[in-house]
Amino acid sequence: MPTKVRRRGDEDPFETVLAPPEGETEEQRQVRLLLEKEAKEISDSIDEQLSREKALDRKGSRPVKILLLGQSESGKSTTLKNFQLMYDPKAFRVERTSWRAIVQLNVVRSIHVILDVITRAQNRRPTTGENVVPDSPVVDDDLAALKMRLSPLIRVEEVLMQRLIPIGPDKSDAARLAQLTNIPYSELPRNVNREVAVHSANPWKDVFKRLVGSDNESFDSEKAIDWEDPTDPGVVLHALAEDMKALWNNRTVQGLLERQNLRLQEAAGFFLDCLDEVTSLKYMPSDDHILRARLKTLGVSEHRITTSQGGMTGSISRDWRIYDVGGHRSLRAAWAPYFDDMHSIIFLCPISAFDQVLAEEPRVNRLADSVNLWTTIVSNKLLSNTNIILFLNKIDIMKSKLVRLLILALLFPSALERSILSAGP
Ligand SMILES: Nc1nc2c(ncn2[C@@H]2O[C@H](COP(=O)(O)OP(=O)(O)OP(=O)(O)O)[C@@H](O)[C@H]2O)c(=O)[nH]1
Ligand SMILES: [Mg+2]
Repeated sequence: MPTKVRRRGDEDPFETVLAPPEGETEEQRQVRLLLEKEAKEISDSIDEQLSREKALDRKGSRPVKILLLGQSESGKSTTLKNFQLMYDPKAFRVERTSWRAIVQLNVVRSIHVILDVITRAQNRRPTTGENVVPDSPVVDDDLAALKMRLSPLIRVEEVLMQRLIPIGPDKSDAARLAQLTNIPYSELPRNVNREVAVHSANPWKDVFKRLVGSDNESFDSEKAIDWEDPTDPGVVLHALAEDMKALWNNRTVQGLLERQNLRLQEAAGFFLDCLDEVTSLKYMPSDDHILRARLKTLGVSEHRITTSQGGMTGSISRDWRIYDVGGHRSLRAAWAPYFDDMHSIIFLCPISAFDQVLAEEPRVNRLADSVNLWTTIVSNKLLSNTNIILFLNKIDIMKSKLVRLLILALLFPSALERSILSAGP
């Protein structure tokens, strides 16, 4: 059998490198083995870390799904906006022009609530021979004139609604909502026509985004609006700013609102405390204004957010799908199809609503409705393996209500009882 001849260049390079040095003593050998053992331990721990990160990465490729639940005005869409602001601020800010229109609509709606209160007070004016309610604030000629001067706001609202939901010849909001929700006009709940709402299938943000252009990176709010456009609702709002301020600060108006227990300051989409800012000619909403803007949700919408976390192999990204739904009673049936596919549910309960009733069902206390809804959700078998997180929301409003009630309790104990009883069963 021929003997294998080792030629130069045939050596295993690893064998050569790892071979013990020639003439190694026993003591040197022990030290070498110890160092090799330590090196192997370090290498193994790096391997483990890498495989852990790879596993995480694999998990990350499966999006984490979160469903936001809770009654209407519990703060679901606001929580979503907060997530977007934290994890996708660029996309959040590109939508600024769209939210400008919503803030303007919110302002107009608040003014309309006041004008309606004045109209009701005017219609209640006693005829000859009737007794005047002694402490009822009287709408004088100046206030009536102020109301007249603010009438162009109806047109502003129409223009904004038309831009937001450019459909149909029927101008009533309720009819628009009916078309958007597939709920027959006659079956639309009471008060629904008082709120701005856009169906999630309606690409309303794109209407305003078109003005911005497609380059999200270089979003410039100055260029996003045609400031010279005389039909821009901001022009009329600016012209009527002083009258709106005078209306809001009018003592008769404040008296009328108080008598009807209408606390606009605590209502969604309240901007009458910063009229100077929102009616300025070049108004663009701040992050805080976007969070405060109120737009009722119809339908279910999916929002994608990607977060990234630093690791040894570079950053690990994770996709999140957040589902926002409408919380109005007539829209809750649309939630169930999403139940079996969610990792987590965030349930929002506005604890400040203890003294309010549902807009769609005035006999039902809002907090009682939230508790019932929570009980139904946590006892649903489809959700037995889903993480359910309870967010007690609107704590700031709760605090100011408690302070007000405390003062009321100290000064007029019987008035406090009346105030709580008026919130229904
Ligand atoms: N003061 C205060 N206002 C809040 C808070 N959370 C939400 N809001 C306001 O409450 C209003 C209603 O919130 P949304 O997020 O639109 O409520 P929603 O649950 O999405 O309501 P639907 O779409 O009708 O189901 C908005 O004007 C928010 O700015 C909060 O913690 N404090
Ligand atoms: Mg919503």
